[in-house]
Amino acid sequence: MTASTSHGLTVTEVRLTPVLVADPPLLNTQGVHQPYTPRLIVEVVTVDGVTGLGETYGDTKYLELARPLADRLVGHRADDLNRLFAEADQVAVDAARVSGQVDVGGLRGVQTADKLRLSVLSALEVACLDALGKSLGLPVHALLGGKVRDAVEYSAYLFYKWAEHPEGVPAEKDDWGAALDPAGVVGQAHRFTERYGFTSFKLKGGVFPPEEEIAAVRALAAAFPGHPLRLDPNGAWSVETSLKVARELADVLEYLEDPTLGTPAMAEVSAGTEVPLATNMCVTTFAEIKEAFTRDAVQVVLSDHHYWGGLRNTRHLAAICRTFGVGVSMHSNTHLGISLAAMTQVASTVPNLHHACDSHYPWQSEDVLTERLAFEDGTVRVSDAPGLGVELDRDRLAFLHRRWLDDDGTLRDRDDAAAMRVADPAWTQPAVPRW
Ligand SMILES: O=C([O-])C(=O)C[C@H](O)[C@@H](O)C(=O)[O-]
Ligand SMILES: [Mg+2]
Repeated sequence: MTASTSHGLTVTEVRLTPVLVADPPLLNTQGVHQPYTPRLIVEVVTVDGVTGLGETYGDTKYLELARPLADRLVGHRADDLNRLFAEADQVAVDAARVSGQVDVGGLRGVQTADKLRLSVLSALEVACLDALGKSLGLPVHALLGGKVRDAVEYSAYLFYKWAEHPEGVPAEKDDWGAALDPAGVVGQAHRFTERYGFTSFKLKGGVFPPEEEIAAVRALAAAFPGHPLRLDPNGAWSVETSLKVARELADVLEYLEDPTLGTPAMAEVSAGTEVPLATNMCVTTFAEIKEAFTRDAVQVVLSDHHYWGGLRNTRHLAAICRTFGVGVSMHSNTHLGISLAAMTQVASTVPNLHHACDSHYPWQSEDVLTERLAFEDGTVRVSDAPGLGVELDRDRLAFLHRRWLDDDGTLRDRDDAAAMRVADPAWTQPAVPRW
């Protein structure tokens, strides 16, 4: 396709800057978070000199696709997004990246060529919408049809956690302390409410045997009576174990997230419990929706603009969920403020988003913005400033990029099992179901 005639919105350059950002030792069923995690910062520059910002995963397999996809945008207008998405499948994905693979790094389901591309396109889309909004003097939510709420609610994302990364590993310190038992989890939840005012809580499970995690959720229910609670073991349990946990926590769970792996197993659990099942593992692509919805395997889908392919696709997903009477919530992997701003903008436009969204942002002490986004009473205010309403701090970007350049490659790809092996050399990626 030929480039569009030059116009103020024509994209002259796309800057791609991988960074490594500090991450605390958060535990999940695969292992533990690395001390630094990769993200990719995208800047789309137009003829008029406007710069739009986007952010996505920074692992090598995304970086490989980012340049060829970005090159397809250069010379076209920032509002030429449907063409960009339509042409994206002409960008080849290395078969070794996808053949028969499940994405273990981010615990977000199947890995397909399309999903890899969408995970990069999403950042280009967000950056284009930011640029477009800044050019027109409109917030991104206005470009999506307008907000239906002025603040977006987030949940406290609780993790089992070590006090610090293993001895001898270069890392930033954090002030959250350890959380390795019910008292530790409740203490962490109190710190979340004190610092950010969150009123709903999600515990990342699949770390300890289910009885211990049931006890932690019970302790949360006692400490925060009536507050929405979720437990997410990322598919670590068998159908039988999932049903047992659902029975024991039925009176306190808002939903149980990915108790077991795959749509058939989720459907079996769903048939045996009244507790709603949520997922960011068995429904992560449009192709997976039909089977899951017709089998009533899930009652809530966690959207995520990164891998669903942007803010417009998030709205498509929400519309499909609405059609089938399935609820919508929002997933997050480790992310910075550009993504939180994008998540908040799109969430503000989705009428059927009735659950507090997930966000890792409170765990991130570092950012690339001049001003961090703030949580107040567990919500982020929806910005009405042009674009995403955030500004890049070039010195911080350069600093975090320098860390990426200086890394020998060990941390450039998220690998929670490898990070765990530093503390426990015998650790191997656990077979599922673990329990
Ligand atoms: O809801 C989820 O499944 C996640 O947030 C996946 C993440 O990878 C989480 O488990 C993490 O950061 O360890
Ligand atoms: Mg999940």
